[in-house]
Amino acid sequence: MNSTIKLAVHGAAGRMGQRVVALAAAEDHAPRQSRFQIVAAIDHPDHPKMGQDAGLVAGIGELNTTLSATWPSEADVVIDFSLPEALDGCVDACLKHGIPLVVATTGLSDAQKEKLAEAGKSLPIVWAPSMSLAVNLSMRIAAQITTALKDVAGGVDIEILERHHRFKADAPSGTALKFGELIASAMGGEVDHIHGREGHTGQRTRNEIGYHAIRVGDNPGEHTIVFGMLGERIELNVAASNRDCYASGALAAARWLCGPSDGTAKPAGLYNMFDVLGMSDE
Ligand SMILES: NC(=O)C1=CN([C@@H]2O[C@H](COP(=O)(O)OP(=O)(O)OC[C@H]3O[C@@H](n4cnc5c(N)ncnc54)[C@H](OP(=O)(O)O)[C@@H]3O)[C@@H](O)[C@H]2O)C=CC1
Ligand SMILES: O=C(O)C1=N[C@H](C(=O)O)C[C@H](O)C1
Repeated sequence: MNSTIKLAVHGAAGRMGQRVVALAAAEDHAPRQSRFQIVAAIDHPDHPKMGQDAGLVAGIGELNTTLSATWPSEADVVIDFSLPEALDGCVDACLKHGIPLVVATTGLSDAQKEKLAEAGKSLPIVWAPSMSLAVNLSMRIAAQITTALKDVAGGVDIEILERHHRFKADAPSGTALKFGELIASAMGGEVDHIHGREGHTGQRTRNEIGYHAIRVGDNPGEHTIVFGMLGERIELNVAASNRDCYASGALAAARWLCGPSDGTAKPAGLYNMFDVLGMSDE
């Protein structure tokens, strides 16, 4: 019986890494479930907080795990909230040590997506641009609305607006791109993905999805899908109040990969949050 999950956090000094550390360490997080033990808090070697206690960095009490650039040989699962340029090293370390992985980092290149698909042949990996329950539910709803409206008389224009904090490095958000992918699949046929508009663009076509990335203050993440028809519209809005929805979703994914305390860990495969939340198509 494995009642403790040995967790390594990659990007542990970052905004998200700190919340994962804090929630994983919280005594009352997910009672009656396996507890997390943070065995490694990993960041890059030049991070100014290198060597400090990861709990103190996260604003909670001392954890006796220091921020380090070294990979542990023993961990049950890794949660990654880092940068695209840091992800390849993380995947390689997980492959080397055979550690299941939750990938939350966004802004990945096509080559990195292929690398994840390849790694998923030998490791169980959950990869999702949003670990939030509300966002994943909204993705399902957005696809359903698209299916219902795609042949409506007069047509429907679908645009995706996302708002994030001023520190965000990638645009549009990974979540906006995933919304677009699911909506395009529900629209069917050839779909053009249009990122912002400027100048004499001509009239909007029927088969495009527009994306608009807004960067303001400390917004922890908000997505609005506009379904505009002639005479009425629907706006599906999903907004985080703070980062804990993502951190707790990543911990749920880690727990799901490790199995229900009876040794039945997930087999190798590239999974997503729909799988974790029991909302997959299959
Ligand atoms: N899937 C989801 O639900 C969510 C995904 N995200 C994504 O997670 C990622 C992180 O977001 P956020 O926490 O806000 O970003 P931060 O920049 O705050 O955190 C990233 C951390 O990774 C560190 N880092 C940089 N290079 C390396 C390296 N080579 N090895 C290890 N660590 C490194 C950074 O250090 P330094 O500061 O010195 O660069 C920083 O501490 C982003 O891609 C974001 O889009 C965010 C929220 C939710
Ligand atoms: O950088 C962030 O903060 C977030 N990034 C993710 C994304 O790009 O979709 C998820 C969330 O919206 C917060």
